[in-house]
Amino acid sequence: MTRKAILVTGGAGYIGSHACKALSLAGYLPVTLDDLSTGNEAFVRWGPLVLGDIHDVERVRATLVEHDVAAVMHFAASSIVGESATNPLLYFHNNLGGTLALLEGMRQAGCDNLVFSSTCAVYGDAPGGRPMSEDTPRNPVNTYGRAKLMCEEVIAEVASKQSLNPVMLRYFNACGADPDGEIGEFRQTETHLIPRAMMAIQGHIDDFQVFGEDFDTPDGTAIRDYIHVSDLARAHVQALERLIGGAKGRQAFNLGTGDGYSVREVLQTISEVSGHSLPAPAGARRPGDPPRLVADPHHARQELGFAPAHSDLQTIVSTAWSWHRHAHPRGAPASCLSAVPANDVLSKPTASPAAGPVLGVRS
Ligand SMILES: NC(=O)c1ccc[n+]([C@@H]2O[C@H](COP(=O)([O-])OP(=O)(O)OC[C@H]3O[C@@H](n4cnc5c(N)ncnc54)[C@H](O)[C@@H]3O)[C@@H](O)[C@H]2O)c1
Ligand SMILES: O=c1ccn([C@@H]2O[C@H](COP(=O)(O)OP(=O)(O)O[C@H]3O[C@H](CO)[C@H](O)[C@H](O)[C@H]3O)[C@@H](O)[C@H]2O)c(=O)[nH]1
Repeated sequence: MTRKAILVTGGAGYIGSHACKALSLAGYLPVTLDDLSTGNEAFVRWGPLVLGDIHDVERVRATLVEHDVAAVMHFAASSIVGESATNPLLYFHNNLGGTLALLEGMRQAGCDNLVFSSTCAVYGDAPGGRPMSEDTPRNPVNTYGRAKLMCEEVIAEVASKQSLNPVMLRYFNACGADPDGEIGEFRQTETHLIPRAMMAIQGHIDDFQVFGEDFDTPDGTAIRDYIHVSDLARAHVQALERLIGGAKGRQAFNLGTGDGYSVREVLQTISEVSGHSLPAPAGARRPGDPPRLVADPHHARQELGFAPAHSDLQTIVSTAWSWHRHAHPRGAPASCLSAVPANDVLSKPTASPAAGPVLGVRS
């Protein structure tokens, strides 16, 4: 039987590639559209790669038609909060402009189903540090969050007037790596806590710091809700199936665990799992970092059936550490991926219906 094709923009990136694997395991054919600006060709293992930019409306339209695509998962974006402060135009251009072009390509192709990558950054600071529900006021404090909020608003407006069925998934802190060790987190410019701490342990960076120990939190460091990337990926499939099944109702869901961990708690777990001590001097706060961001995830649980299976801190750190140990974070992933064994901490091979992945097929 022919598998339903799903267009995955940004499928060569960290979260997009895990979503491609989850789609393949669920019986879909993920078709990646990616310009490889921050992604890795070697991560495109479960379906074809269409090398291109989401701003290219004709490329989007033709890809949707050629593959008879049933829905789009839209991950392609620029997503470094600090960079959005120094280069706001890039964020409006790539994230908002790119989404407008994608929507136009979808309209021309008659493809109506959209799963959109949003972020907890649309909320800004949590009022009183309470868990954030989907109804928490959206007051982004950085350009990245503002551009994502604008995308959400455009998508909702178009959906109210034209044929578009969207679901917006607001992730909290994506982390961890594929438990089978096939893919993981690799960016040329890395800003995230867990990969940077591991790069510091491995000696690849020498400027690791804890950004602020004077927050109003129990140990003074900032608290985040860490959600395993494979749980996020699975939630995308659940959201997609809800869309394809024609469900109406809520358009936005938080994807987090509801539990918060401080930077120091995360670093402690990294030391325990890796067996390495980690010099982590306290530095200044990073501009725009709120003290505490934790999800109220109950709508996703109730309406999507979202049930994180890998998002306890130990599993997050174990899978990430296994990936980092085997795929040198400063090496070329294409050349080292073949050497990455199944995760030796959580050895749990999966049978994928995509046995014999199509590697780096370009159209
Ligand atoms: N990483 C997180 O913690 C997090 C949290 C919340 C939301 N998000 C969102 O999730 C999505 C994926 O993030 P990620 O961490 O996997 O980032 P990533 O940089 O690893 O992946 C982004 C992918 O999009 C591609 N891309 C970027 N611009 C493109 C364009 N114009 N045309 C085609 N391809 C393009 C890149 O090459 C890359 O493969 C983003 O939309 C991001 O805003 C991420
Ligand atoms: O070298 C580092 C890196 C990070 N941190 C701290 O660790 C925590 C987590 O930082 P990350 O950079 O890993 O994640 P953020 O919470 O800043 O960012 C996440 O939330 C953002 C919204 O606020 C965006 O959605 C972004 O894509 C997503 O990764 C923060 O308190 C940060 O200050 C450090 O102390 N040292």
